[in-house]
Amino acid sequence: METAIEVTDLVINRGKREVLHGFTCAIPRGSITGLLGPSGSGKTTLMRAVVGVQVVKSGRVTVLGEPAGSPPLRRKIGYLTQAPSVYDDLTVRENARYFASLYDLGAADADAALDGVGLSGAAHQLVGNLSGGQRSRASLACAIVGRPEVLVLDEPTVGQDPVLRDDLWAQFRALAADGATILVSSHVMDEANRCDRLLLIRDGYLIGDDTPAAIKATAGTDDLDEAFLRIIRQQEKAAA
Ligand SMILES: Nc1ncnc2c1ncn2[C@@H]1O[C@H](COP(=O)(O)OP(=O)(O)OP(=O)(O)O)[C@@H](O)[C@H]1O
Repeated sequence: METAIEVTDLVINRGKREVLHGFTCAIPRGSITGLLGPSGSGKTTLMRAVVGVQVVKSGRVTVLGEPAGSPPLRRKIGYLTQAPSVYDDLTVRENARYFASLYDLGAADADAALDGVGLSGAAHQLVGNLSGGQRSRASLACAIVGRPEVLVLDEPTVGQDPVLRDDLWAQFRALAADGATILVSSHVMDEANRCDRLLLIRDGYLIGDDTPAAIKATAGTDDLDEAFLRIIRQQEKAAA
């Protein structure tokens, strides 16, 4: 399968600490890859490096054959940050139309993105008046409106109810079926099971890279939570 994102020997310091220690992985095009790991393990840092907004100490990140952050990639990557990045003093629709205009797209595309995240009914509301979950969906609509080839989603379903979460995953699956490469971080194992592949990260090291089924089979359990714990214990034993 063709590789969309290639990370090679990536070392990143944040503050005075090294948080990624020679991280290497390859993410296939047109797939949903889940990034799973405890809080502080380096998921956001890796995503920032893929998007090209993170200072890198050494190593290489290549996206669609170009160095991460290079100008040709700007229109090809959508990034949903953990903190919603939408304008509070604009309505939901105005935000979506503004982001659509950056990609030379029009009102119909903005409306389609809002529909995709289940926000058509709140299109006229000011973003500042939305609930946390709605605001995060408004941000997601702005990240997908340009139909990016690579979509980097940092915990996109936090604060969403199970029905909405299901709808959002249907949307991600549709985008991937259209050829988008999606890298998504999550703490929710039910969501991890929906990914084509998983990258398990712990303390800045890659400790697993496979399909959810293969990770569970290797760990000898049907439960992904338990599989993750077993892999961690095996690694600790090996390091001792
Ligand atoms: N701006 C910063 N300055 C210094 N250290 C930072 C900064 N941002 C993150 N870190 C540190 O880098 C490490 C990795 O953080 P990162 O945000 O990548 O983790 P994460 O896996 O995304 O966590 P979470 O699941 O809580 O979002 C953590 O130890 C964190 O404290």
